[in-house]
Amino acid sequence: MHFVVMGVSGSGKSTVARQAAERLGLPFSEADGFHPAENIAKMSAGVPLTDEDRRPWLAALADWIAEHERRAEPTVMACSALRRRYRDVLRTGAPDVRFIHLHGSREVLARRLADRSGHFMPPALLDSQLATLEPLEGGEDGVTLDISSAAEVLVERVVGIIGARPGSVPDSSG
Ligand SMILES: Nc1ncnc2c1ncn2[C@@H]1O[C@H](COP(=O)(O)OP(=O)(O)O)[C@@H](O)[C@H]1O
Ligand SMILES: O=C(O)[C@H](O)[C@@H](O)[C@H](O)[C@H](O)COP(=O)(O)O
Repeated sequence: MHFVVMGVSGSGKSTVARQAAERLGLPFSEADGFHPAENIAKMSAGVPLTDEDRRPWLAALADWIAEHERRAEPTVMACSALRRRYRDVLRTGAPDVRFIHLHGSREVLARRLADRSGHFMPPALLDSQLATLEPLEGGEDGVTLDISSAAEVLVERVVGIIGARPGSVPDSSG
């Protein structure tokens, strides 16, 4: 079982997914680290990515999931996964890829981005992120959480969601 914490920039994916993975002792990947340098340069300059820009990035992320699937290791990833077709690429990595969408108002997102420092993503790209976002559709395995709660509360909820899935956490009963 593989979990992708998704949502637009500033929704808290990295913060929440990283801590949930740590708590559960699961391999974690931050999708930002898989972007080719050209994509980072583009976003840093305030230019939104195109589907074409995202293609190799999504393929590399699906490979990461597949590599862990071959070793029967459940994983947690923080990845925007904004559109249905991007999630479809991630789903090619393993038979069970589940999404946890961190959803919030533009106001909360803009505030969090304005307060965040040391990140390449300019807050000005929030509107394009929101325009690109396609929320989870019927038939997609996933849940949506409201980001207005404190990060610790969201981590707890994500740990609960992941832990509730049989086989999603390594069996420590011996
Ligand atoms: N639930 C939360 N409540 C308050 N601040 C949060 C919460 N989740 C994340 N943050 C803060 O909001 C900013 C964006 O979070 P981040 O994890 O970087 O989002 P993303 O990875 O989705 O872009 C960071 O400064 C982070 O510390
Ligand atoms: O597909 C995209 O447009 C990007 O992946 C984007 O959604 C992602 O949000 C950036 O990489 C910024 O990173 P943060 O989400 O961590 O701000």
